[in-house]
Amino acid sequence: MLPTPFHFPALDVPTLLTVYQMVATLMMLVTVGGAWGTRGRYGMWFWAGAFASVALAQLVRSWLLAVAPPSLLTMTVGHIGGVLSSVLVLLGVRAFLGLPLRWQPAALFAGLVALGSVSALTLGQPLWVSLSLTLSASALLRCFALRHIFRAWRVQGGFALSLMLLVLGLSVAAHALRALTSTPGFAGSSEHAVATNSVWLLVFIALLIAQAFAVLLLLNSELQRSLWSMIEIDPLTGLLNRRGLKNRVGRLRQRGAGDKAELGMVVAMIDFDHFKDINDRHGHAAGDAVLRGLGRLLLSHVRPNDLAVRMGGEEFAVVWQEVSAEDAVKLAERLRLSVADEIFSTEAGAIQCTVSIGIAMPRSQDEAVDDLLGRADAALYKAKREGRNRVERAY
Ligand SMILES: Nc1nc2c(ncn2[C@@H]2O[C@H](COP(=O)(O)OP(=O)(O)OP(=O)(O)O)[C@@H](O)[C@H]2O)c(=O)[nH]1
Repeated sequence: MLPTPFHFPALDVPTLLTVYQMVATLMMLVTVGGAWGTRGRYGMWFWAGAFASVALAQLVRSWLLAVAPPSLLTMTVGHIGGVLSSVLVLLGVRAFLGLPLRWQPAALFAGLVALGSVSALTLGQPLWVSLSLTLSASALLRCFALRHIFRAWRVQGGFALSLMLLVLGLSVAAHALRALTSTPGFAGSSEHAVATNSVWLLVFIALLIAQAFAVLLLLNSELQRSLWSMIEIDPLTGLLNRRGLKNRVGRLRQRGAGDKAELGMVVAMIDFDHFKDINDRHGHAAGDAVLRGLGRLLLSHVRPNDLAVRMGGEEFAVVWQEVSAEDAVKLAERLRLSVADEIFSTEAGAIQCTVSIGIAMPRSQDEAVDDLLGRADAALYKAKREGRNRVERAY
């Protein structure tokens, strides 16, 4: 027999299981509240389901014990509820991270584990075999969830993801260690087994609370992120707005990407020529359709790291990154020609129009974004003065 560190009388297991059930119910309600408020986004329903399956399994277990002597079902229902909970945690993480759900393999795996757990008891194996099996399966499922969160954490960082990473890490370890310490080699006498098990129940209760807390923090940070993107997006075209442009360029600088990228950053200010005439002749709705059309066209002219922006009214901008001054002039010319060739279809009929473009490159790494935009704007107005439908470059 290996020595066990738990040399104290067993805590009352039925009471602990009741507390476990109550905490799981409370955490389920908290998480459902969050899911309701966010209309079920970010996998909240799965996470609420993870708490619900623990609460429900314990509820069924205590109800069965109240009405009949311990049976196979009574013994396995809690274990199987635990595996189901781990499946739902994994699906919640996948939904939160926007990964394809692919629930079938996880559900099949959990089904086979449940079958194995019931079969073990039916074949007369002791309870610890069934418990260790379901706990190991839970540890494995949570390992997958941990891996997904770890990848997201490496890209995004942040306190909420760090906490979720920690909670999942601890919960993988707790499931695996509980499985190990349930074996007779570790547990030794049945008295020790009960004492160890009751300590694990306390750990699991603490983990449930920490998990709900991490879930709510994740949700909060995600809501903040989507609020920011709403503030940064122009509703008519779906492009970034002026604030979005400034924030993105600012973030690029903070990340130090400026050293390489910013010296090759080019801002192009783009303004429709005589847009007032389009509105006057075809109506405001047709004008809006043209603005949306230009938005789509700009997106087709930028790479994933570049920015396409509606600065306001009929003024747009593009930020190309890592291009030379000569290439920037060619890109702007190509853009001007594609707008001139484009036939914008609107409810008032097909409309053709032209744009004037002013481009500017940063004079130095320290040049303020506003100054850079101001010089591009000055070049744009030069293009307007010189006759429109042309590209001018700021020096
Ligand atoms: N349909 C539509 N029109 C807009 C929107 N925002 C601004 N405009 C119109 O864009 C026009 C801009 O007019 P001006 O600033 O005189 O410029 P312009 O007619 O394009 O002339 P130049 O820039 O000098 O070539 C105005 O008629 C605005 O009402 C919008 O969101 N939708």
